[in-house]
Amino acid sequence: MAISAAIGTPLETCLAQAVDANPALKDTAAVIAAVARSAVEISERIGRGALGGDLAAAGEHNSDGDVQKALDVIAHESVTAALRGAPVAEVASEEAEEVMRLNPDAPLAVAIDPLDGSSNIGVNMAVGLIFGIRPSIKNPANPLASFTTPGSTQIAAGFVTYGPATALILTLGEGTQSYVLDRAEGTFKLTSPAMSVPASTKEFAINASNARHWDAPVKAYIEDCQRGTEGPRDKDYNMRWLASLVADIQRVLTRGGVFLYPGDARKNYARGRLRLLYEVAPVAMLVEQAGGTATDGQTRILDLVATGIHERAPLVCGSTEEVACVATYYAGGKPDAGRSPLFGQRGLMRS
Ligand SMILES: O=P(O)(O)OC[C@H]1O[C@](O)(COP(=O)(O)O)[C@@H](O)[C@@H]1O
Ligand SMILES: [Mg+2]
Ligand SMILES: [Mg+2]
Repeated sequence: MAISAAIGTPLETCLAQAVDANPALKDTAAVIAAVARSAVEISERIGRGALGGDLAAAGEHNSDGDVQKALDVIAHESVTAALRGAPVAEVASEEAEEVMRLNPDAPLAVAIDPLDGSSNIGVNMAVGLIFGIRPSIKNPANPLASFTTPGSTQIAAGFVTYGPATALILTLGEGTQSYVLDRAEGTFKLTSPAMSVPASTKEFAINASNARHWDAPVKAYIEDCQRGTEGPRDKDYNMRWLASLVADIQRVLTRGGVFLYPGDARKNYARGRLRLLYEVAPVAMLVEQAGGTATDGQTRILDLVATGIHERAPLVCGSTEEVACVATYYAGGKPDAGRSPLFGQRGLMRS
């Protein structure tokens, strides 16, 4: 959907325009409209903060071992209820152990993180919702069939950021658009028809408290960023970490940057923290459609195939030149930016 609508056009109008241009998107548009309706409801709930009850109240553990907070469950129930009324056969949700079967004959399957950034619930920080839409593969013997295809089979992907504004970032495979919720009307309206990630950056996002657990390439890359103009990168970097994937990625999509959640040496973190189906693959599609790059350090995310719905994958994404630079560290080298780290003026041979 290359959007030609004016800024301020309602989401419904933009979706109708996309369906006019490509009638095959009719069901996908219906799913997005359903997700958006749930997002409006959850946005209102979050906006009331503690006046709406203790949204951070701890409950059960989910399938990944995280303690579910009240809002995780509320968001899961809201979005799955909305999807029941949409042409969706299967849902893979962070908050459900197994694939949920909704409307068996429907053409689409949806992977969903109903509430992203759960550690920010209850402290008035940004959280969100992430989704990826794929064709449903009818295989009664294998409920995973629709989700065990490469991320490149996603028809559409998006996320909602419940931040100072509630934003919807969306791709239907032709560019990435942003919308903002007009709270007075309860409608998302177009704010950017073509988000574009700058190719270069001076900003990285990583949870630096894990530094001692990182593998050698990540350590070397971040250390070189921190050395700034004194090191081989020859530029001073800034760091941001919001602990909310949607908010960190919205920033990267808006002004560039590189986001890293690599694998590390902690127990169960060999493949990082983020889940391939409902976090990493949708984000990768959005970033690529905005002109950025998304890898697991070396391999393109959208070529990866999940074998289970809660499987994790490392994520390195954002500004293309910076993601390529990280890959050179993974390949055992360092970038040659005119000041070779080994032989340049500020290189290792000098230090
Ligand atoms: O607490 P950490 O290790 O920094 O991890 C933060 C990351 O975990 C997440 O909160 C995982 O998502 P959930 O909250 O949906 O489990 C991401 O939004 C965020 O980028
Ligand atoms: Mg998440
Ligand atoms: Mg979540």
